[in-house]
Amino acid sequence: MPATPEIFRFSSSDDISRALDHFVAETARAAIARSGRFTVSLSGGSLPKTLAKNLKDNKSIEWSKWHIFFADERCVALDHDESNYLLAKQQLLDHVPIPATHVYTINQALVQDHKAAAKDYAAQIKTAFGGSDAMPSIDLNLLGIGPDGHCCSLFPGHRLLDVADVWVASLDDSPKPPPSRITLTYPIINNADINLFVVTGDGKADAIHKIVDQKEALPSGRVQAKGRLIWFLDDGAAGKLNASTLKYNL
Ligand SMILES: O=C1O[C@H](COP(=O)(O)O)[C@@H](O)[C@H](O)[C@H]1O
Repeated sequence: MPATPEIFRFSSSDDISRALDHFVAETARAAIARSGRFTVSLSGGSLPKTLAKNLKDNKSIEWSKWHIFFADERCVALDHDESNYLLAKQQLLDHVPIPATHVYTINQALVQDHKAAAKDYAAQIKTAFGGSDAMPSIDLNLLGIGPDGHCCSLFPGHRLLDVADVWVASLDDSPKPPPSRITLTYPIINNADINLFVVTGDGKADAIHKIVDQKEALPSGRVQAKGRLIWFLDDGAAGKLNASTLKYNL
């Protein structure tokens, strides 16, 4: 049974940051109590800043038990200004004591070869989940959405939307620069315990309306979850939603 989407509206991006702090800290605490660690994938774009605003100062978190993956990554050097890792580093990783060995980055030796980089990243995930071929279940994917409805590097109409045989795929024709990227695919995204979309700004309102009210099969609308599928929207992003769709606060 697909998870019923839970949609929460907040009056500002600051309110989302506060709610994210509580939600992510509690999700991490529960995962650590259950399995001794917390696995989380991060998107790039606007997400790392919104996420880190309050979370980076949260003293209750056992950062040493966190394992960080990237929901998608650009095939660039880790210090390139288009790197999703660099964003996460600047906003969060530089401020909290997560062991470097728990941060799974794109292999720097392979950024010129997107296919090899995707294979390598899938192998890194496999190793991090004990080496089994069984589909990993990431505790929490933190997902953003583009104005066109893309999430991770899964773009409308792109062939990667149908990839079912690998956990990580690559592309060299991303409609949004840079063109060369790797991305988690639906089988692993949808096997997460929780998928949480974090969406701010009225530039996303049309996409949210199409996905949530009109059930258009845009890439973000195809995300499911084993446990919970959650949307955190600010007033701008929720601006075109039917009023009956919304819940307030957690
Ligand atoms: O290219 C990307 O875009 C999406 C959305 O970014 P945003 O700046 O509109 O929030 C992001 O989620 C993804 O990780 C990134 O590679």
